[in-house]
Amino acid sequence: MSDEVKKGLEGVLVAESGLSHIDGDVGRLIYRGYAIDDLARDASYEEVLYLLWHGELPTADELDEFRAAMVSERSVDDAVLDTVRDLAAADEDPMAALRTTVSQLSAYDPEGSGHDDGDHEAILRKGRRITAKIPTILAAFSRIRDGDEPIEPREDLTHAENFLYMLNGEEPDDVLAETFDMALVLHADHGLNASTFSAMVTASTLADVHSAVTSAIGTLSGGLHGGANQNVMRMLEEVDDAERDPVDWVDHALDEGRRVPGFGHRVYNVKDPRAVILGEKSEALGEAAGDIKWYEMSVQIEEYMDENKGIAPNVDFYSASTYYQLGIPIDLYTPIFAMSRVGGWVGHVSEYLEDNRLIRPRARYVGDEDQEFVPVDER
Ligand SMILES: CC(=O)SCCNC(=O)CCNC(=O)[C@H](O)C(C)(C)COP(=O)(O)OP(=O)(O)OC[C@H]1O[C@@H](n2cnc3c(N)ncnc32)[C@H](O)[C@@H]1OP(=O)(O)O
Ligand SMILES: O=C([O-])CC(=O)C(=O)O
Repeated sequence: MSDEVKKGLEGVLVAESGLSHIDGDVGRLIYRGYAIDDLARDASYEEVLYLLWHGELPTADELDEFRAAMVSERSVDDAVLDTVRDLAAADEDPMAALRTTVSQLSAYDPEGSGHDDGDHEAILRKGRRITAKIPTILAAFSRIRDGDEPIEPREDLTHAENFLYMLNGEEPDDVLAETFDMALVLHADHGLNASTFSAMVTASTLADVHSAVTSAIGTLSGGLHGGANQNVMRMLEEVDDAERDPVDWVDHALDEGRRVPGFGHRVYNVKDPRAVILGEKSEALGEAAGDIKWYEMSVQIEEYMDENKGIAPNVDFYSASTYYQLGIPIDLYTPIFAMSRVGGWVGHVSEYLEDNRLIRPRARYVGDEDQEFVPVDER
């Protein structure tokens, strides 16, 4: 057994997976062999979920059936909505509110909270219910804290459209719906990122899917992972409010040893292909609105980071200005990431449990040895 410490598990292979693959040197991402650009352009989030969970793209009939099953599971129990009300009243952070309520969902799941023991179909059914309900929880939370009543999910709208409808109280126009659906597709899976890995660690003990997804939501919330998308927008707003040159702001942050949110990646050595697509969206939204300042500021920062640090943007960099221009509240950006990535979490959990082995690495012990115990009243 090697005693070399791989900090952050960098480069360590812990599983085989057929879900997604990243070629970090050329900036290529595929889900089950399909290029992310093709999926972003042509596939709906529901199709991508089906692809990730069932291994192949659905036929039209399979997609209809899958959609119908998801739609029928959108509503949440009143007790969950009561929790959402309590958390909104307590001014809870939306990502923390999502973590708490997803955990609570198990109490009302028809298959209960028990251990899933690697039952592939049961895992996918539970995962599908969680995925169907997350938009309902998030939209309700956002409305209640704004003093509005939650809106019941609609059955005739897609996953993306229905979320936007429940959030804003009106059906989204085509640009809003299509851009949002595309963002869901782009965020659905990404190899063994930290949140997916935490879901797998939890599931590898044969804990249930709700526990795995709850672990993953907590893991995604941090600023080094999904939480970066909110930090990007706060940075852009701060620069704008202070009427500062974005390059000065970044230069100053780097001088102080701070990290610039939305840049750098453990696997990509070049620009994240999702950032390429989202950057184009951000620009298009700005052009349509007649104001491309958020995009322009972002490009200035990107160029500076490239020239001075050789570090490229990740997915969180341009999702920020894209969501902002879609009118989404900043603190919902990371929960929206979770709303999409739950597809990857559930897919990886169900895949890993087909040939489960408890995930349990080791640390090299560097503490004291042979200490003599002294009773508390003699210390
Ligand atoms: C969806 C996602 O999770 S994408 C990632 C979202 N997170 C962010 O955007 C937060 C900012 N980025 C980062 O903190 C990092 O790039 C991470 C956490 C994403 C990856 O970290 P690691 O793979 O551990 O890279 P590591 O921390 O070793 O960085 C390598 C070098 O690049 C520098 N670096 C990496 N990212 C940044 C950044 N955003 N700003 C400034 N410098 C950076 C580090 O300081 C380090 O430099 P050094 O070797 O001179 O010390
Ligand atoms: O892969 C990673 O480490 C982080 C990331 O980009 C993602 O989870 O989408």
